Formats: sequence, structure tokens, C-alpha cells
Amino acid sequence: MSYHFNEYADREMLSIALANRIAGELRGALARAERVTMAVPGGTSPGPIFDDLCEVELDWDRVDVMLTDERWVPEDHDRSNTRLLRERLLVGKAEAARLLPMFLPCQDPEERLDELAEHIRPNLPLSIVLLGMGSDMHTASLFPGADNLEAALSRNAPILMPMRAPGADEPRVTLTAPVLDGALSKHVLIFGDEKRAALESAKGKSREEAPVNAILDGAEVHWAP
Ligand SMILES: O=C1O[C@H](COP(=O)(O)O)[C@@H](O)[C@H](O)[C@H]1O
Repeated sequence: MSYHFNEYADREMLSIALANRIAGELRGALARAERVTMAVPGGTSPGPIFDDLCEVELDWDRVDVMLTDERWVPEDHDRSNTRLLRERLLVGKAEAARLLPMFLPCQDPEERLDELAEHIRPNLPLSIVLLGMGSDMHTASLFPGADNLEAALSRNAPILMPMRAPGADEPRVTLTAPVLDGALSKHVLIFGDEKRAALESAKGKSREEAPVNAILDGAEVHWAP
């Protein structure tokens, strides 16, 4: 497994460079296909990249945007990744993009999982995926110790799986490893020394211990202190 490690002087420089890189890839993909799909993470890291990306000039009305994973909370909840997308990415020029839902109102994700997966199926393989990583080496909602981790890592995993994990506050839904790993372009965003050390320590570990290993091969990792 090999990936390319891109190191930046600070987070602002990373955000500008990565937003430009993704914009270039979106333009390239739009030159080859009528519609393209980009999956992005939630959490605390990607906001500044969204702020830069949403202002770039491209045919956003031909772009489908979705999350790599979602916390099963209503869209107006503080922890909703969909809320982050609506507030920081699907604004400005990118307001014209189409959002593929990763949450539908109901108690448990299992109730509407098939519906969500059917929205996603025609959009595979993903053109671009941007992933985050936690210091426990989870990526998307593939958490070490999660109830459905083994199934979500398997080669014939379904598109989407529900996930409950000791390190996660609420039930989640996540794109599974083959869907994330099958994206035509993969970027991983990490900030800070703790996450850099975690990524380093993932080397030699199994995918169950370090789920990020399931998507790293051929990926571009972007790091700033
Ligand atoms: O819960 C989540 O965490 C990861 C990492 O988030 P961060 O706050 O450490 O940047 C994120 O990639 C994932 O999409 C999100 O649901």
C-alpha cells in the first residue's frame, strides 16, 4: 500500500492548495462526463476547504455532492454533517450543486438505508472523495471496534452501512470501504501532530485496527500542523 504525503506550512495554505486541486479535478472530470460526484467528510477539519472551494468557478450545476458518512441526527442539529455542507460548501457558486442525501428523518438509520443507497447507486464510482481521519484512525464512520466494521470493510460490502461504535456519540451511516476506495481520485485531510502520528502508526496494522488503511492505497494525504 502506498500513498503520497503532501505537507504544508499551515492550514490556510493547505486549504487553498487542496481546494484548487479538487477544483481542477472536478473540471477535468466534467470535461469527460455530463455529471460528476464528489464525496466529502464532515467533522471539524474540512470547513476551511469548503469555504475556498465554494467560490471557485466551475459548472457546479453538473456536480453531485454527498457526504462520506453522516451522524444520525436531524439536519438542524449541531453535529449534523449535512448542516455543515449546507452552511459551508453548498453556498456561493457551489449553491448550484445537487446534494445527495445521507440522512432521512426517522428514528434508526436501518429504516431508510435502502432508500439512501438507491440515490447513490447511479453515481458510482465516485469521481472524487475527500476523507477525514480521527486520531483513532477511523475514516468516514469506519471506526475501530464498530459493530458493522468487518462487513463494511469486506470486498462485497453494500454501498452504505449503519455503524455504531464506542467512539461515536450517535448511530452513523457510512459509505463502505469498497465504495470509498473505488473513487477515481482520493484525498485524505489531516491536521496536527497527533493525527500525523496516528497515520504513521497505522502502517503494519490490520484494517480492523486502523480502518484508514482501507482507503490509503493510491491516495493523496494532505497534512498541516
Ligand atoms: O465524525 C467524523 O469524524 C471524522 C474526523 O473528523 P474531525 O473532526 O477529526 O476532522 C470525519 O472525517 C467524519 O466525516 C465525521 O463524521
